[in-house]
Amino acid sequence: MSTNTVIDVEGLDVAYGDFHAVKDLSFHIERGELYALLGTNGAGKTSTLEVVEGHRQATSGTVRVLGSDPADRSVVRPRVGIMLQESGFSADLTVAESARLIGRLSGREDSVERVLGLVDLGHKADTRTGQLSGGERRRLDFATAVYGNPELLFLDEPTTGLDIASRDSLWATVQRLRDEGTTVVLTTHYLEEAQQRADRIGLMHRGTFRHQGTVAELTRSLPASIQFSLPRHAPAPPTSSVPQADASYAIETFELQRDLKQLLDWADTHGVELEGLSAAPTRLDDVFRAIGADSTAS
Ligand SMILES: Nc1ncnc2c1ncn2[C@@H]1O[C@H](COP(=O)(O)OP(=O)(O)OP(=O)(O)O)[C@@H](O)[C@H]1O
Repeated sequence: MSTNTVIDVEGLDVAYGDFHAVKDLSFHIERGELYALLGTNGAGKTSTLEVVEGHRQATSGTVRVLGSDPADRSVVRPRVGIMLQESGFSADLTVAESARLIGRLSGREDSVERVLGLVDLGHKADTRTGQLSGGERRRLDFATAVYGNPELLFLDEPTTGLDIASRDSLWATVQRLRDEGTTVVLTTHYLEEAQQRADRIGLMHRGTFRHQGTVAELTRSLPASIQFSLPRHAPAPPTSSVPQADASYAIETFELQRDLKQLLDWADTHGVELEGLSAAPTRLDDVFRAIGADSTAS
């Protein structure tokens, strides 16, 4: 383990009775990284994170967080901010009281005004949390997680229920923390967010990793796709084109630039206008779909 390793998981197993939800999982996360733990429903992400966050004991394997056992809360908690999927605010407390209480539990110092300002809830400081909207509660969750600028931040589905402006503002705050060296662990079902933000992705299915690496490494395993339609009476398109059910054509390729140029050259030579032309690199959605298809086949 390098001195920059913030999370080190080796051979993790989490079992519920006879059922092994997480099987021999190993990964490490380095200081300053944004690591996205993604997966199909029931893949074992929550079970894994619960152990890493110190909320659950591993059935077997070793887990070190910031060099310590995560169950040792008094050591780890002051350095870690956690935004869980479900907020646990007491409905009777105001927004400011909740932020102060949860913030102080972390053991870090900060100003309630500052963190509420980060999530644009300053004007709701005296509102009871029971009267907040779903999105406002998520923003308060985030504010309590970043209270006192933790070194390590867990974000579990952080943008669910947030409008666009709130999402942008949340990511801007995460980016500022990252600029200061904070390590971020993200789980989300919004794959495009992970694709845009993550340095590395661990993609789980049925308790193990199906893929682990950078977005580019993950998507490299599947072809990109060129789509187009032809006007009536056009000549037959290049042989790599596959007719689709909707009368358009698709070219699947690992050489997107080369094949796109060939298609455009072909259209130029024949004086054909390609309709609805699109060329898209492989997206994480496609990697997920491939896993689904793979497991129905197996
Ligand atoms: N307390 C429990 N007792 C028994 N089985 C459980 C328990 N918690 C989770 N499981 C099972 O373990 C597996 C992994 O669950 P987990 O919540 O870790 O998955 P996940 O990847 O977070 O899923 P999702 O994306 O659906 O939230 C699932 O099959 C789930 O049914």
